[in-house]
Amino acid sequence: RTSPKEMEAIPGTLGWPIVGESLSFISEFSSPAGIYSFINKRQKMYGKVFKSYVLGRYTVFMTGREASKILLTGKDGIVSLNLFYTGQQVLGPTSLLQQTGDSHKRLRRLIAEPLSLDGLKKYFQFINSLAIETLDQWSGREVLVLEEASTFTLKVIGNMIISLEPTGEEQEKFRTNFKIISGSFASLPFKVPGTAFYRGIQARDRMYAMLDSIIDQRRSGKSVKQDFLQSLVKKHGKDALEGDDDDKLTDKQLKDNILTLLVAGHDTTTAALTWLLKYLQENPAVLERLREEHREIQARKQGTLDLTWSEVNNMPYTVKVISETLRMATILPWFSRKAAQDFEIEGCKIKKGWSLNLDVVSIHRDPTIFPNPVKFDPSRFDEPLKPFSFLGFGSGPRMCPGINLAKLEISVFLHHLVCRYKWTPLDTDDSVQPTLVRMLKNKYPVTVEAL
Ligand code: HEM
Repeated sequence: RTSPKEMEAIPGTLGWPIVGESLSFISEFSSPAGIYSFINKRQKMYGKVFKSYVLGRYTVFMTGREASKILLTGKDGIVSLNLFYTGQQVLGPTSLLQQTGDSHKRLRRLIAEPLSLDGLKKYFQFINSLAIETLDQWSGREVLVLEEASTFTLKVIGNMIISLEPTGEEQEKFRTNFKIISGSFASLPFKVPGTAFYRGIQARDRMYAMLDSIIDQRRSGKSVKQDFLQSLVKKHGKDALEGDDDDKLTDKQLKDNILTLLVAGHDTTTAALTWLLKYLQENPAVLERLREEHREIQARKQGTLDLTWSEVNNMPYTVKVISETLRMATILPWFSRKAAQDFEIEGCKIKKGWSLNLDVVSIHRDPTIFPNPVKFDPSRFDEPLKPFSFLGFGSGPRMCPGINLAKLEISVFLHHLVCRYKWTPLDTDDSVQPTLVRMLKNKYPVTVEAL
């Protein structure tokens, strides 16, 4: 395969005709080191910026704090997010992920309030009770942590967005449709019956029909809830009495963005919880110190399971453990962008329209910032880090808007887990699934016992 003319100056190889380097990309993707082994080998040969042809795209890979700053701050709109065709089709054209510039800014502003710490306070009791209930069911059993964490995080977000009850027929339908949608993202882009992409679009349409009926009920006043959808319909729905006219959203925009939050928030939080259990189990000293923090909280209230909002927002060691987990696991191993104009990076000329992948794993394993980077050590976060050296939740205008929700769910779950249970892994294989979000292939099977 030969480069487009302008790409000739960029170091690297494009691999075989048609497939390029996709085969080695996919096979190294699911190895324990993940995409890092693909990238690291090439960085050693070509340097921090190199070209390749993977998954049907000419792509320039880049890494380092300098590249992060340019790509993530997106100064002067030089890049946009680069979703695969299947993702674009399933999430819809008005999804936050497909907006740029002012319309992106505006949508972010509209969802910021319900996802702020204050906005999340009302879901705290639900999350707390669900964590206790979920863990009660783990006790004395073998569980696949990834599956269980997925059920937990989906129930949380379903309740938060549309007040979905954690059990029952509606929850089952929601879960089934969501799983099909999620599975269609990494599929081939053939929209014919029988393919994962086709099933994904159909499941998306069923999910939208469910949302349409809920939106109608909210609008007619037949049902009034205190959830994310209610606050959007009330303030920003097309016939909302409150709010500015410029801030109105069509029903299509509401649905596309509810689905976007579900998709962006589910696998990521599920993966984070699973990696956390794994790293804690492999690092008993960290687990012990974490237990101390949580036992101190419990000791203050004579053994009841109550956890308060102020306690959950005051868990300094837990916050560091979560950050270290996100550094080690690098759940989103690269951030994908498209050049919106010509520009230069690390001496390489980038042309408008090229796909750019920021390699985050190398940033998280930079030994000048994180000495002995393969060690799980939450004390790395004792002092503030240099900008763009930790990108667990990204940075700049596209930084994760779900950060507060993710930290809340994880902290509450961890509190009940470490205070009351211990767990032993049944398989220590570190391989990961070949999906965009890094998740353990074996789903992390463990036995759980009460302490
Ligand atoms: C531990 C859990 C999570 C992790 C590690 C995580 C990580 C990230 C990262 C790294 C980005 C930036 C990607 C980029 O720049 O290309 C991002 C964006 C995003 N996240 Fe999260 N996330 C988590 C949970 C959530 C939750 C719970 C939600 C929703 C409720 C959410 C919604 C989003 C959305 C909508 C974006 C796109 C923002 C935009 O394009 O403006 N995430 N997330």
